[in-house]
Amino acid sequence: MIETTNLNQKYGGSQILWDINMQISTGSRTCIMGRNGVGKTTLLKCLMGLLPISSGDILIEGTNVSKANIEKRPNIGIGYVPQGRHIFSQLTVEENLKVSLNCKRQTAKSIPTEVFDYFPVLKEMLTRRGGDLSGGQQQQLAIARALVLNPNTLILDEPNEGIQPNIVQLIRDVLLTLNKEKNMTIILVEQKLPFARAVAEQFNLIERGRIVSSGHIDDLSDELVNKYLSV
Ligand SMILES: Nc1ncnc2c1ncn2[C@@H]1O[C@H](COP(=O)(O)OP(=O)(O)OP(=O)(O)O)[C@@H](O)[C@H]1O
Repeated sequence: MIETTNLNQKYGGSQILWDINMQISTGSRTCIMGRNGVGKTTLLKCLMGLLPISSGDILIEGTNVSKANIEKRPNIGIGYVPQGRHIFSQLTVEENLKVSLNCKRQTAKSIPTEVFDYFPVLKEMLTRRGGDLSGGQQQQLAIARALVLNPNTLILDEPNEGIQPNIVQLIRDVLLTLNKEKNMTIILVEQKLPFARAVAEQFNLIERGRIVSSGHIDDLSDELVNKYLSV
């Protein structure tokens, strides 16, 4: 279980997140939704320890990690796929994947072959530089790099931004498989409704830094969509 209680965050004097209370059960699939600039990425960065919070708590499996920094997160089993992918463009695909092998939690000495079962194209491109891959290939690499950590929770920030439809489908299928076969918790920031509905079972809707609605994805009504998601 990942739980936030009254989480507040500020950039300097400007408050971005207000009293975020969220409970994400182990093995669930949750989508965090909202228009541009409402604070979705900021919330993920707080969960990852990339940003300090100004008050409140973050509990992961009962342990308060509010003050634990980013280096601790992989060790407690969280993999992160950031917005914009953040591939090391000068490193090869293989080197990008091997970066995750240095993590303490990791017991494997080599890249687990299953990441190539999920994303076969990466095997063909092992010696290519990250910067030479297409956007869709880079996104597969970003997810695979997080999977090399052997996480029990995968956090993804808009994984489909600028990605062609067949890769979007592949990512959807991989996320559903990881959740089903490994009971991996999936936390997804997503603006595209069909993808959110296909992957998530729970949603949290954010507006101006506050959770304004949450529940089962089937309860994400047209009224909520029109009020908080339509541009
Ligand atoms: N480093 C920063 N310093 C100051 N303000 C910031 C910083 N990063 C983000 N913000 C502001 O915080 C607010 C929330 O941004 P955030 O990126 O979390 O939103 P978002 O919902 O993820 O948006 P998007 O869908 O566009 O990625 C925005 O008003 C943004 O301008």
